[in-house]
Amino acid sequence: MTVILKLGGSVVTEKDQPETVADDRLADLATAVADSDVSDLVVVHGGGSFGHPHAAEHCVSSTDGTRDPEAVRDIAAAMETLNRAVVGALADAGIPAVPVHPFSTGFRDTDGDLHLPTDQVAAMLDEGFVPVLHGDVLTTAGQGATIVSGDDLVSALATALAADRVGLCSTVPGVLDADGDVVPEITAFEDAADALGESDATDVTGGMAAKVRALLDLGSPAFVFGPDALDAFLAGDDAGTRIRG
Ligand SMILES: Nc1ncnc2c1ncn2[C@@H]1O[C@H](COP(=O)(O)OP(=O)(O)OP(=O)(O)O)[C@@H](O)[C@H]1O
Ligand SMILES: C=C(C)CCOP(=O)(O)O
Repeated sequence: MTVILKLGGSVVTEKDQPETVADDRLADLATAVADSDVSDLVVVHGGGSFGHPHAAEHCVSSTDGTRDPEAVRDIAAAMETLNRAVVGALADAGIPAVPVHPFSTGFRDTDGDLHLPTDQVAAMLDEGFVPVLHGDVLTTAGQGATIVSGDDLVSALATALAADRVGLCSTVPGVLDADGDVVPEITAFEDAADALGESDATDVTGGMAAKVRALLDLGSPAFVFGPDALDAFLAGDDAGTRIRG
């Protein structure tokens, strides 16, 4: 059973405090992962108060690039720092987590398509490791470097590794409708289009609407849920909103 789990940047960091890891929340999530029976797990985390403010400061987004090497180093370094904290928290819970930095392996081509090698990730899984990737700055043909969101990496990994399940753990308990209730299932973008907005914190990669669009395109069932439902997701149960295109 191959599972791709994204820990949202809003969950693993305090999104309104610059470069602050949400240590207690992260420790609870790590415990839930350690207690689960998932055999092949890939973790991806978002940028939160590490990647997004640096990207915004340098005016870099998924579509706006930079040719300034200092900007690239700055964003990459912030994400490496957060990745070290996430890998460290998982390791403290006894999980064989290892870091994978997308900037060093992937790129976008002139059409904006993501190229992310995954053979090394599959080899890590075969050897019993839990690879931990993260949204990052990424070399982009014709533009210097742009931002790749953790959500984009989740889609690429889910396809390449033929994942059985995909989970996005965010601060919200699922995709919410206009009344604030969790939408149990989305099979077409129109199911939730009216309620889908942008993120409420600095987020250069698009918030909930972009997540739903990407998850609808996957071949695997995907779930958007809050931290309280991580155990249920990892146990193979429905959690939050189920998205299947
Ligand atoms: N209909 C909706 N249902 C749920 N959340 C929504 C909706 N519309 C907008 N949002 C916003 O989307 C946010 C989740 O997206 P966000 O990109 O911040 O999550 P994340 O993956 O945790 O963070 P990051 O992008 O840093 O990894 C919620 O905090 C909420 O503010
Ligand atoms: C801003 C950076 C560097 C990463 C963005 O990843 P996301 O939080 O998953 O959108």
